[in-house]
Amino acid sequence: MSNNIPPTIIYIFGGSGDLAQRKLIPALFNLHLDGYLPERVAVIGIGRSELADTAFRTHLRKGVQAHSRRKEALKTHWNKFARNITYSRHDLGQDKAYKDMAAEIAALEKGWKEPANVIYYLSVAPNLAPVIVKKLHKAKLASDPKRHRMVFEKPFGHDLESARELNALLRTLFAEEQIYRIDHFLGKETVQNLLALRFANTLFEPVWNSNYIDYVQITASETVSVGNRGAYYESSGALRDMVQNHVLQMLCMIAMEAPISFAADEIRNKKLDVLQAVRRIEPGDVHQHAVRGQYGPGWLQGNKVPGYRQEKDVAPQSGVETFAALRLFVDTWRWKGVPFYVRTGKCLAEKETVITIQFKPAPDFAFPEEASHTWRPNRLTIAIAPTMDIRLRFQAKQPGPHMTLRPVDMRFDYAPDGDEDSQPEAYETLLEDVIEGNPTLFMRADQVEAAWKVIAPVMAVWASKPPVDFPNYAPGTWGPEDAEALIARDGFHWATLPES
Ligand SMILES: NC(=O)C1=CN([C@@H]2O[C@H](COP(=O)(O)OP(=O)(O)OC[C@H]3O[C@@H](n4cnc5c(N)ncnc54)[C@H](OP(=O)(O)O)[C@@H]3O)[C@@H](O)[C@H]2O)C=CC1
Ligand SMILES: O=C1O[C@H](COP(=O)(O)O)[C@@H](O)[C@H](O)[C@H]1O
Repeated sequence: MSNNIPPTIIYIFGGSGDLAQRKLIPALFNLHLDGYLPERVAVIGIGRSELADTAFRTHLRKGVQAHSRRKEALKTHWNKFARNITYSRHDLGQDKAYKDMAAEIAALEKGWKEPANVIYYLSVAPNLAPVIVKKLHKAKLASDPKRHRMVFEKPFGHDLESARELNALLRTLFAEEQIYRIDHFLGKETVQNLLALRFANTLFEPVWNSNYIDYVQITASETVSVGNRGAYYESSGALRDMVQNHVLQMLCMIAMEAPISFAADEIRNKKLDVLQAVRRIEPGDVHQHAVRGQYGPGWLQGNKVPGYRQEKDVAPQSGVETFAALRLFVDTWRWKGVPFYVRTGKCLAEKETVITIQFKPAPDFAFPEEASHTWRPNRLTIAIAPTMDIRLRFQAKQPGPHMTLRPVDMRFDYAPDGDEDSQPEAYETLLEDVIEGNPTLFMRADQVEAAWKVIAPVMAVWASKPPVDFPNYAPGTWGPEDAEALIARDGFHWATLPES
């Protein structure tokens, strides 16, 4: 608990930005409420905007008010939390910023009479990362691997080459144990629970392979549009924004072999094996394995929404995809021949992150013919967010004189009272891990590079062939028609979360 943690300074580079206000400070506030923050802590936001400490705190308070699951605690606990927050105006491209930080750290440590752990959270555009790390190194602000940590937001690099370059740079300047590459999906309770589901039960593991599983699907759909993130999204797109990181990480959790321990590197090794086993999509085959889409103008949940090309900072003829679907294979003994269908997109019909595992039919069906009409394959549906539950569909006898069947669900609900907000948010878990120095849920350099390799051929083909049919889906739908065709060719359909 709090008293055992050394004094800690948390620099949020990009403290005046969106992520800090919507996610980082609300998460730190919750950690404060739960007693997980060190007793002696300083949170220092850095940005170029001119902001007094009081204005900065007010801006952050609004973020908690709007985005935190614990806003009711603001009245009683905000002041005690906020007194440890300050803001410094700096250009992180200038040496002066680091000189001032060195003086600030020394003053805090003097007051605390103890060296502090220092966390540098890079909540800034990825192209600033190389400059910042070089300057931190030059100013000797991150020289102690035990006390100095750096957190990198996604995207880590823009492609395989830039990720490799950044990793190489970091290797020359720091120890790997200092580097925390965030993928916030790994902090979600329901994603971590995949390990518990798979490896703390004997029930699933014997059937968790190509002998019994027909396919795996991962859907990470969003109803939100790109909105005011057009400037970022134009250099990203759905493949980089969601598939390279979150979606592939979930795929790893489903496909990995059993770890022999929960040591950070053991889990990371097992996940890396999966990424390295994903079959490379040959450039000539991309059209058979990948579908892209972009939303046009329309209506979503009763509101009129602009098309992607009409969003702020988006080029009028933009070819950036806001939807991506892939058909992947993991070439291991366990998964030989099992398709993994993944899809993600903005402005879709529902906000749901769901993993569906469909099992093969039993080898023989001795029931009367009419029983087959209502029979459905066994299916495990793992709802990650916002619904948080696990459902196992199996067959039961329809009550009555005949041997007819009906599919029924066994359901485990993470939040039985329907209060999903009672669960810790991903950023809480991850920030707590950084504070405590536990890298298990963070990405290692080789994992990030392996994930870029998976999508590299698709990125290359899409970049070389501008789409001719964009926009090709309407808001509020499940994406372009070609996405249905991608999976229908194999005789399957996309699964959506069944009604509760
Ligand atoms: N927002 C989100 O939902 C998510 C964001 N991310 C990642 O988090 C990171 C931050 O994103 P987000 O908060 O949305 O971005 P914003 O554009 O909202 O914020 C960027 C921040 O960087 C600061 N900044 C930019 N240049 C400098 C500089 N030279 N010196 C000092 N500060 C500078 C800005 O300060 P100022 O404006 O005061 O100059 C601002 O505080 C990005 O890597 C993004 O990809 C990842 C997942 C989700
Ligand atoms: O990293 C990102 O994730 C969000 C979706 O995260 P969720 O936890 O709200 O499901 C996505 O909207 C954003 O574009 C992407 O950068």
